[in-house]
Amino acid sequence: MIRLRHQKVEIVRLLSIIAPHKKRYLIGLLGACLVGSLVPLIMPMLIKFVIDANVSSKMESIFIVCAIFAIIILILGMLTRVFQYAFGKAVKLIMVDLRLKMFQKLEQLPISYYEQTHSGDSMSRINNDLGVVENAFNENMRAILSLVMTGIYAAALMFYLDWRFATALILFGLLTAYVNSKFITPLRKVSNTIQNFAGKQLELLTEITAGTQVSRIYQMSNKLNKQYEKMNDQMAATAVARTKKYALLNSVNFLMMWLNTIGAFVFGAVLLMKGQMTLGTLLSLVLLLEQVTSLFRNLGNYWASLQTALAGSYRVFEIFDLQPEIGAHVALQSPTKLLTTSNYNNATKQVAEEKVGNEAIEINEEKEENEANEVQEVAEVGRRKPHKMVELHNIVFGYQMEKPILNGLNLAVNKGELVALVGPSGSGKSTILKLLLGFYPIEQGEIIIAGDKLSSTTMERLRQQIAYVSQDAYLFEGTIEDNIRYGRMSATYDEVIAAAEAAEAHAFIMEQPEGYSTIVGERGAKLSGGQKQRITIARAILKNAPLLLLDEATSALDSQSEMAVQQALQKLMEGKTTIAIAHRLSTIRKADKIYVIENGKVVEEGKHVQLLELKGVYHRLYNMQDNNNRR
Ligand SMILES: Nc1ncnc2c1ncn2[C@@H]1O[C@H](COP(=O)(O)OP(=O)(O)OP(=O)(O)O)[C@@H](O)[C@H]1O
Repeated sequence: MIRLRHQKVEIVRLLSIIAPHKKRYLIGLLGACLVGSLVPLIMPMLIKFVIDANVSSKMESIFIVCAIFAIIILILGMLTRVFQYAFGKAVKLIMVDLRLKMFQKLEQLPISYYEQTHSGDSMSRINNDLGVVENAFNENMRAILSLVMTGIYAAALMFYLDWRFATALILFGLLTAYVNSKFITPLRKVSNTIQNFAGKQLELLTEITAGTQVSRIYQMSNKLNKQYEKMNDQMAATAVARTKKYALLNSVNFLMMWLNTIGAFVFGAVLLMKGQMTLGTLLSLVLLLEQVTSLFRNLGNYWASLQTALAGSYRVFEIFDLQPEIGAHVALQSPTKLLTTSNYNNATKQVAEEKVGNEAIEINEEKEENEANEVQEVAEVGRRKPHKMVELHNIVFGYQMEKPILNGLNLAVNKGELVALVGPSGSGKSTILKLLLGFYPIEQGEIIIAGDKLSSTTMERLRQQIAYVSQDAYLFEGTIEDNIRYGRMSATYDEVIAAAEAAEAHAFIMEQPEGYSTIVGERGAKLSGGQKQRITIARAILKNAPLLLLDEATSALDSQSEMAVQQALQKLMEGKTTIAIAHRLSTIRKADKIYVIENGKVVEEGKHVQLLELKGVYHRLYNMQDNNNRR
C-alpha cells in the first residue's frame, strides 16, 4: 500500500518534470506510438487482400491494393521521422533540465550531507538512476504505449475478421499474461538488487581512485581486490540468477506461442474447410495473432522495467527532497535523518516568519532611533558592539542529538585581531570554524559576524565576509589562474598575478611549463603540498574578505615550505580579523588572544604569556610540545 502510494507520488513528480515540454513530448510520443503500432498491421492486411484477390482471380485489384499500401507505407515512413525526432528531442530536453536540477541540488546540499554520504552513492544516483529515469521517459513509455496500441488494433481487426477466433485468442492471451505476471515480482526484486550492487561497486571504485596512494603504500591492493572481486561475483551471480529467470520465462513463452499458433491454425483450418473463412483471412489472423499475444506476453516485462525506473526515480527524488543549506537558523536536526519536504517547508516558513518579524522590529527600531537624541544613538551603537567581528554566545551543538560537541561555548573576536584556537585533539576547534562558515545549524545560542546574526543573514552575505584556508588545500581541475580567480571571478589578470606574488607563489608558478595556464590536475595532483597551499592563499588574498579563518594551514609542510606559506599568510592576514587553529603553539605566540578549548568549552583565554602563567591546560599543551621538539 505504502509502495503504491510512493509510486503514485513518483509518477506525479515525473509528470511535473515533463510539464515544461509536455506538448512536444506528448505529440512525439503519441505520434511515434500511433505510427509504430500501425506498421505491424500492414503485412497481415496486405496478405489478406492480395490472397483473397488472387483466389477470386481479380488481378487488377491486386495492383490497386499494392499501390494503396505503398502510399500508406510512404506516409507512415515520413511521419515516423517527424514524430521520432520530436519525441527524442523532448526526452533530451527533459533530461537536460533534470540533470541540471540534480547538479544544482547537489551544490545546494548542506556540508553534513557530504560528510555523511559516500560520494559513490551520489555518483550512482547521477549516473545509474538518472539513466534509468531517462529510459522510463524514453524506451519504457514508448514500448508500453506501442505495445498496447498495436495489441488493441490487432484485437479489433481480429474481431472484425472473425469474432470466434478473436475470443479464443484473447482467452489464451489472458492465460499467457497470468503466467508472465508470476515472473514480474521476482524479476523486479533481482533488478533492484543489481542496481544497488552497481551503486556499491561505484562507491568502492571511487575509494580506489581517491585513495590510490594510501592503498599502494599500505599494500591494500590485495584486500581491495578481494573486496571488489567479492562484489563483482555477487553482482554477476545476481545477474546470472536474473538471466536464469528470463530464460525460463522465455522458454515458457516460446512453448505457449507455438501452442497458440498451432491451435489457431487447426481452428482456422476447420473454419476454412467448413467454408466459414477465406484463406486470406486465416493467414491474416495468424499474422495478427503475434501482435495480440505479444501484448499479453510483454506487457508484464515492460511494466517491470517501468517499476525499476520508478525505483530509480525514487532515489533521484530522495536527493531533491533533501533540505538545502539554509543557514544556522533551523533548530538542530540529527544529520543522520533525511529531512522531509514538509519539515523543510515548515523550517523555511519559520525563517520567513522570523524575517518578517525581524523586519517589523527593525522598522520600529528605525522609527524610534529617528526620534531619539544623540546620546541614545551612541548608546545603541555601543550595545551593538560594532568593534566586534565575531561573537559566539552560549553555543550548544552536536553532530548527533545525543552527543553535544560544543557545550555553552562563548567567544569574541575584535576587528583586526589575530585570535588562535588551541586545545586537545577532538576538543571542537574545527567544529567552531564549520559553524562560523554556516555549514551546520546550531542547537542553541547565537553567532554574530560583523554585526549580522547568522540566524537572520543569508549564506551568501555571510560567506562574502569570510576567506577560509583549510588544512586540505583543495584545487579544482583547470589552470592555476582559474584556481586563484575563484577567489573573485571578476578579478583582472594583473590582480591574479598580484595575489600570487603576495602569496609567494608567483616564482614557482612561472617555473611551471605553461605558467599561470598550467593545468593543475585532479585535486592539484601535479603540485606539491606547499605550492597548493600558496595557491589557496593567493585565492583568499584575491577575495580580500574582512574575516579570515585558518585551519592548521601549515601542519603538513616541511620547514622550508612552511616558511614560505607563513610569509604568504602574514600578507593575507594584514588588516584582517583572523581566527586560526594551530597545533604548533610556537606559531601563535603573537596572537592577540588565545582561546583554549576543552570538551567543547573555553577553559582558558588570554595572551601566550598570561596563559603560561596560569599553569593550566595551555601550559600543559605547550610543555608537551616543547618537550617533543627538544627530543
Ligand atoms: N562530521 C562529523 N560527524 C560526526 N562527528 C564529527 C564530525 N566532525 C567531527 N566530529 C566529532 O566532533 C568532535 C570534534 O571534532 P573537531 O574536528 O572539531 O575537533 P578538533 O578540535 O578540530 O580536533 P583536531 O585538533 O584533531 O583537528 C570529535 O569528537 C569528532 O569525532
